[in-house]
Amino acid sequence: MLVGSTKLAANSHIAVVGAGVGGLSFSYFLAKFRPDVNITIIDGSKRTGGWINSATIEDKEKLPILIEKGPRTLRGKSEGTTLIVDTLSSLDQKEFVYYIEKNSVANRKFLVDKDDSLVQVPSSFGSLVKFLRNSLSRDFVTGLLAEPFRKSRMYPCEDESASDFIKRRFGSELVGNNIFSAIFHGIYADDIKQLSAQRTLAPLLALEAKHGSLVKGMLGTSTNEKKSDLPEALAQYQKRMGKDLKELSELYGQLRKLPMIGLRNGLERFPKALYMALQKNPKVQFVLGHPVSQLETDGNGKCQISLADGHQLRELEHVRLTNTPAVMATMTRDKQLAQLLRQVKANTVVLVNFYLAKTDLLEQYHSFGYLVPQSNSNKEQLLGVIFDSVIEQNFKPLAPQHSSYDQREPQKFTKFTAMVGGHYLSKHSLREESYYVEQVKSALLRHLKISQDQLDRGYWEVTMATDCLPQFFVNYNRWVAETKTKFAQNFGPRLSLGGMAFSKGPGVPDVVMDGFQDADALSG
Ligand SMILES: Cc1cc2nc3c(=O)[nH]c(=O)nc-3n(C[C@H](O)[C@H](O)[C@H](O)COP(=O)(O)OP(=O)(O)OC[C@H]3O[C@@H](n4cnc5c(N)ncnc54)[C@H](O)[C@@H]3O)c2cc1C
Ligand SMILES: C=Cc1c2[nH]c(c1C)Cc1[nH]c(c(CCC(=O)O)c1C)Cc1[nH]c(c(C)c1CCC(=O)O)Cc1[nH]c(c(C)c1C=C)C2
Repeated sequence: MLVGSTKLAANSHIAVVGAGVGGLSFSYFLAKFRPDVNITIIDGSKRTGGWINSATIEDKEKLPILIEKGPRTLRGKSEGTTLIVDTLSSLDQKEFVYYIEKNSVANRKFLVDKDDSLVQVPSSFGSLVKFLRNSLSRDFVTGLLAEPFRKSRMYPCEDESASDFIKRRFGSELVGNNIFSAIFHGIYADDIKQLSAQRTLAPLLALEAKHGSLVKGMLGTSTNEKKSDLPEALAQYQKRMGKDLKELSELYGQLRKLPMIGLRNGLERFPKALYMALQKNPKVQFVLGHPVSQLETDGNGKCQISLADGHQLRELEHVRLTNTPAVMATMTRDKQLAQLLRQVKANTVVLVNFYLAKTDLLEQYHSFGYLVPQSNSNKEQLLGVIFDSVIEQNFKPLAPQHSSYDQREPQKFTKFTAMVGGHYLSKHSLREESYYVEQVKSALLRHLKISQDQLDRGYWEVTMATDCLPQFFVNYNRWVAETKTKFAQNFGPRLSLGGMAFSKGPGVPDVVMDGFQDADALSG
């Protein structure tokens, strides 16, 4: 998000704060459009990639095992995913792109009901019947049938919570609590009652505003959709990068039909590919392991950055920030701006990875994983569990593989990632790692009926993803507008804002698309 309109002067020097996928993709595209510009990318951590973190551990037989300590899949239909796959293709890495088919078992998702049984989210007639018989579906069908007849809002410009929106449209709080709260756990790790409807359910709000009802709107739009055109953002990418229109349209057409995209050897391959490409560029410099402590303007209206170790970067024509608002707050001397930025708290997620060789403990529940709705008593504060072994074993390569592609029969193993905490967690109550392992074991004994002995035999690893997801509170969009104005007052057009807090959505594709669009706008 640009805070003012500007075009970078020739041979100017800019700084990018954060070498996560947001900072790297912005830098990658800017370096393409403006080879004259000098870019310094600064990160407080010694590694690049931010929350995208594909780590290798050794199992009990000392074999290397990949575990994801953050995101692992991208939505095929997100426009940014086409950008990511096309970029990997340009960097000669398309052979690492994998996908999950629509009808794959790895595309099934389960929810936990109030009795701790897993119920499949309907994907067939059989699963629909089972779902409708379960208490989780209470008020859903009646709510949906009556939805077209419910009044739309008197003041659609005012925000409300996601929970209130669902309650209004379905006529019952149960639908939000039983179904939608689980989906919100699986994207925002947050409470459906606290999340902004405008920020998190924008397409549904648009349907209500246009058609007066979600059902009427959905029936109306599905028939009018033009399948062949590139969406505006991708058309902009095609033109700006000089891509072949037919090839890019075909790629988008192929990806949008796929529920999930992943990368062989982990999602970190993408930020690593960007990092390697940027490292080869003599106009790009990395400063890693040095957090930014202050950002200000100098006497000439240019920007100046101080690092925690005392070093300074001066005469900066532009600064791109990609951190959470609370981190940005630590960089400014303007008390009002800092106060505004601190209004956005962030959720902490405890990621608990599990690996067990030679045994498939998930046999009965082959799927993407399961989510826990807020209607479940959930004493372990579990948000959901991703079944990594099922996903990996159902991945298919997108492009024809080189002859070296591993054709061996897949081995049996169990790998999953449990995500705990989010809005259930108060920052001051973070416990020792072993506590979370025990919590996950306790939940899995009940939900999946896995025995204590089998759970004890596996390898466990805990990662505290502290303040990893911004809390998109009610009136968040108004907060964004106010923050943009305040930044503009301080820095004029010399600053732009990226990352999860300022892009269209919290997903990797959104952040990457945002990086491309702002790099394009700045380069003129
Ligand atoms: C648990 C979890 C699961 C997720 N799952 C998915 C998924 O399945 N699919 C999906 O699309 N998205 C997923 N996401 C979202 C995805 O991780 C983000 O969209 C993406 O990583 C955001 O990248 P970023 O570069 O904007 O931010 P970050 O990755 O947060 O990068 C910001 C960088 O700034 C650095 N930094 C912080 N403070 C300073 C400072 N003072 N000075 C300098 N540098 C600093 C940090 O070290 C970091 O490297 C998930 C996120 C989480 C937390
Ligand atoms: C249980 C906790 C979490 C799981 N994933 C995330 C959390 C907090 C974070 C996350 N997941 C997704 C995104 C990107 C959203 C986007 O706009 O692209 C983020 C930030 C993707 C996602 N994961 C699930 C859903 C329904 C979505 C949205 C789009 C989609 O792919 O359909 C499901 C899901 N996430 C988690 C689990 C256990 C789970 C389902 C079983 C983990």
